[in-house]
Formats: sequence, C-alpha cells, structure tokens
Amino acid sequence: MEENSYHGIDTLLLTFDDVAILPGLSTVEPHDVDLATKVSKRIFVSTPFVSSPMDTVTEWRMAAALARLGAVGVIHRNMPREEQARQVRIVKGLSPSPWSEVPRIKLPDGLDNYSLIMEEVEAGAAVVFGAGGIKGYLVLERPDAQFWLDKARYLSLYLLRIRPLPTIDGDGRLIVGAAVSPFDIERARLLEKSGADFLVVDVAHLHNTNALSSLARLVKEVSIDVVAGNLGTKEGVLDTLSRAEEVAGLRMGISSGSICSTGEVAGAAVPTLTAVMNAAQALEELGLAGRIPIIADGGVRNAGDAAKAIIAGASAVMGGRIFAGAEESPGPRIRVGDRLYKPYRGMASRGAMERRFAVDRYSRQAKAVEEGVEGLVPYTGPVVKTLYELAEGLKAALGYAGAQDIISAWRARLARVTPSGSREIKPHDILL
Ligand SMILES: NC(=O)c1ccc[n+]([C@@H]2O[C@H](COP(=O)([O-])OP(=O)(O)OC[C@H]3O[C@@H](n4cnc5c(N)ncnc54)[C@H](O)[C@@H]3O)[C@@H](O)[C@H]2O)c1
Repeated sequence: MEENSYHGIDTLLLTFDDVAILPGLSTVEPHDVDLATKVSKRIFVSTPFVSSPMDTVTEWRMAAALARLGAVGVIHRNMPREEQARQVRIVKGLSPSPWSEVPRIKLPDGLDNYSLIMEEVEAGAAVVFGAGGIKGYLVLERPDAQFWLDKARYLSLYLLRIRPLPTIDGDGRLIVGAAVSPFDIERARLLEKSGADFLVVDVAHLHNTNALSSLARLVKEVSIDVVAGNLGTKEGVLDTLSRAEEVAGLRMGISSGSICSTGEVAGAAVPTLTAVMNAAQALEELGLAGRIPIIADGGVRNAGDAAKAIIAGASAVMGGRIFAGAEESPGPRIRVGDRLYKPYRGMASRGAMERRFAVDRYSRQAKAVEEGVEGLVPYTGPVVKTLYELAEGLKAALGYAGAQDIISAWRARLARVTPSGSREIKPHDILL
C-alpha cells in the first residue's frame, strides 16, 4: 500500500479482469508444462488446485477425489470437531487409485447407437459430452485406450490421457487438509492426531490482534503445516509472520468469492489478484520470496484466472464455486426444470452461520451480520472433468506466458487492460 497516498486512495485494487497475460517466449509445448507445486511448505501436489473449506464444497468425498487426481481438498469446519476428525480419517483410509471410486453415470438412451471400439483396454476414464453438456462418464480399463465414435456429429469424447499422480504422503496415503478457527486449538490437536496433513486457519480477517495471538499459539501446538488466512494486505502478511513465523502458507483474498458479500455489507475488499501480489511483495521484503507458498483464494472462475493468480505470485489456487457443482461436493443434486444444480453458499451466509453455531459448541460469534449469500450452481458432473479442464487450460495459459512450470510463471508478466480492451478480448459480436 502507498504510505503517502491520502487515505490510501491511490491504492489500486486490481481484479482478474483488469489484467491480461503478456505472451512470452515459450520453450516447451503446452502439454509439457509442469504444474507441480506446493500448497504449503511441506505439501506437494502435481496440480495446483485446492478445494475451499466450505460446507457446500469440501467434505471427505471431494477431498479424496481431488487428492486422487493430484490436487487436494480442505475439509470445512462447519461440523463438530469429532466429525471433522472422522472425515479426515476416512480420506486417510481410502485407496489412492483415481479410478477406484469414480462415479459411474449410466449413458443416456441413444448413445448405444454410437459404436465404441476399444483396443487393449486396461484402466482409464472418459467423459462424454453432447449438446447441452455432459452426457455420460465412461470408466475404462486403460488411460491410453483409443476411441472412435461413429456418427459423432455433436458428440465429443474427452479422454483422460494422463495418469495423474495422486497427492499422497510418505506412507502412500491420500493427503488431506482441514480448516480450523485460530481460537480452536483443541480441534487443531484432534485433527492432527486423526491424520490431517495440514491445517488451514479459516477466518475472514486474520489481521486482528486476537486472531493473530491465537494463531501464534496454535502453530506451536501442532507440528503439521498451518496455512494462515484470510489476508489481503502486505501489512497483514508482515504482521502475521512477525507473530507466527512458523506459518507454512498464506491464504490470500478478501471478498472476491462469488457468494461473498463482505465488499458490499462491510465495504472491505482486497481482490484476490491484488492480495496475492501484496503477499508476494511482503515475502520479497522479508527475503522469503517463494519460500512460503501463497494460495490465491476467491473469485477464480476458470484456468485463465488461475494462471493470472499464479503469475502474480501464487503457488496454488483455491476454488469454491468451480468445485461446488461437482458430483463429489456435499449437497444434493436439485432439479429445476430440465437442469440439475447443487447448492452453494458462503461460509458467512445466514445458513452456514446457523449451522456452525448449531453443530459447534465452541464456535463464537464475533459479529452479527451476514457476509455471504446462498444459491445454486449448475451441476457439473464428476470433478475429474473440471479439474482436467482447469489443468489443461492452465498449461495453455502458462505456454502463452512462456513459462514451463509454476516457479518460472512468477517471472512472467501481466499487463493492465482498459475497459474497452476487456470487452474486446472476450468473445463478442456473435450470437452464442
Ligand atoms: N475470504 C473472504 O473474503 C471471507 C469473507 C467473509 C467470511 N469468510 C468466511 O466465513 C467464515 C466466517 O468467518 P468470520 O471471520 O466472519 O468468522 P467469525 O465471525 O467466527 O470471526 C472469526 C474471527 O476473525 C476476526 N474477524 C472476523 N471479522 C472481523 C472484522 N470484521 N473485524 C475484525 N476482526 C474480524 C475476529 O478475530 C473474529 O473473532 C469463515 O469460513 C471465513 O473464511 C470469508
């Protein structure tokens, strides 16, 4: 933040839409871009996506599905601590094989007309799309199986050619994170005992002396990695690290989530792109650049946003909405007309807060306003499809940036776009 500016009014809060990636010399083909990264100091993933600790996004099913596909999930804290610990134990007890519990969707009528020829099938999966979206999901026997679809006028087949490296610990078990309040040290201890690999401190405004003093105690109580958040400013990061230098990751972004109303209700916001840049700047000042992973949290809609967050300095990207519509998110599928949806809500929405106070006798209410909304998002099918599209899109984006991996992406460049530029660089003047 500019210290000389009047009330900080010169400070510019850039959002994903305010910037574009400047193309740079690429030394690799997009499919060779390496997305391996860290979510916290000791948690390595092969795909830089983390599902948000929200009660409509991450319980054990989502956490397991993402870890099996090389990403990772953080189980939310809107449940009694014993239940959260049980969910951690479930993930730790599951097979890391990505295909062992992949949901099988029966192909809709009519698809049998397409002849499907497979050769030397062993293990793999494919998502079948038709007009209007996902038509089915095939679980096959081999990732490199070849497909030919007859009469494929509008039908396309999405074949997972990759064999994702699951996110596993030293004993070959899936890695899972869990959210805690900084004030709930008992929960943190229980989660660690139950096998959680890392904790994510989950409050709207960690930059509060009470929250920071509790965080400082918490990081000393557990020996697993603790990611601290949410934070938005450089000062927030500096104050956090001066009180709790053991912090193993930073969760950056205030009010950018699609269900977050903090910016409206409380007038406070640091869009995720800016928050990430602020954290990167703070780490640079401390001589810790690249040493404490930054997680970009909030408002990421697609691979392009994820790429911008990474170029701004993030090691990984947290998603709420992008994962909420998946088969593996906790809510039910809801039919509205001829379409399917799943519920999605902010963790400071009325419903989420009521649940927290009902199920967690240790939670305390610091304020009496709602800072989130509740709604529906389109059902998107098995999360493998979303994750695959995000990963492939991210590789393409880093290809444009001239980056062969996440660390080299931090040297790539972003440029500001004008409002007219912003309109021009999206599809326009066509009926879609
Ligand atoms: N990322 C975001 O932009 C965002 C915004 C709002 C809420 N949330 C989520 O909603 C849930 C509830 O969050 P919460 O922090 O409101 O829970 P909470 O009411 O339990 O607050 C937890 C602590 O955070 C600090 N804090 C929170 N808001 C503050 C404020 N306005 N001023 C000063 N200190 C404040 C206080 O120490 C407070 O005791 C969490 O899961 C959180 O991540 C996220």
